[in-house]
Amino acid sequence: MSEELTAAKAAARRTAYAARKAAHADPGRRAAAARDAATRFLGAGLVSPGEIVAGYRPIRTEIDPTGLMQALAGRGHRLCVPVIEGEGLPLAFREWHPGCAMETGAFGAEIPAAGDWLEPTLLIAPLVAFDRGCWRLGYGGGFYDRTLALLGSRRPTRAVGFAYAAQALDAVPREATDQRLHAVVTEREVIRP
Ligand SMILES: Nc1nc2c(c(=O)[nH]1)N(C=O)[C@@H](CNc1ccc(C(=O)N[C@@H](CCC(=O)O)C(=O)O)cc1)CN2
Ligand SMILES: Nc1ncnc2c1ncn2[C@@H]1O[C@H](COP(=O)(O)OP(=O)(O)OP(=O)(O)O)[C@@H](O)[C@H]1O
Repeated sequence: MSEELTAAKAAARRTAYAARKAAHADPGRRAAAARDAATRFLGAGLVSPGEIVAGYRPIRTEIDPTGLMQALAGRGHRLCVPVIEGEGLPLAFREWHPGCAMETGAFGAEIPAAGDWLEPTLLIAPLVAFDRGCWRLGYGGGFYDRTLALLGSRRPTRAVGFAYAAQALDAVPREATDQRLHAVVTEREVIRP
């Protein structure tokens, strides 16, 4: 990655990170946003019957997808969450059930203490910033990009961003390996590229 692009991504992360922090600050509004975004997600026809869905356990100021994951479990989906196997590697996914035993994984995200390893076809993706073209910026590990490239080489796989509306940028800086999201869902709207 060029120095210019690295700097542009770092600047975009700083801007969106501050906006996300503000959106997450008030516990009441935080919960309402998570509920509204979950309702939009479920109403948008993004999920195919019976498919395996990857959610995530929120860290820092990420919007909480737990309610959405519980609703999908209630509709008969198997759910899983990402597990880091090492730097530079794709993510693995371990089965998650509402209330299942968890332990602390790399970078502080909770991971299931036990369970099957699954391959999701739909990923609810955490993010730092997104734009209306559905380009995504994460923390910079490249984990979701590598994972989507791998899973997509095996079978059709979609990733849908889950975020506060405040995390939108005009244009997320991008490089060749960046994977475009199928859609981004916020408390305000469902955005498709
Ligand atoms: N909730 C959640 N779980 C997840 C992810 C995620 O983004 N959110 N991941 C998605 O990949 C993986 C964890 N990856 C991560 C990679 C880096 C950092 C991180 O904080 N890195 C730097 C700071 C980078 C920055 O803010 O500019 C650090 O260690 O301080 C956190 C998570 C798997 N699980
Ligand atoms: N398929 C891939 N193969 C090899 N390297 C990759 C691949 N995808 C991304 N990378 C590299 O990973 C690094 C980080 O990528 P990027 O800044 O896009 O991460 P991110 O999307 O913000 O992070 P994350 O997905 O972990 O939240 C970059 O150097 C990028 O070139």
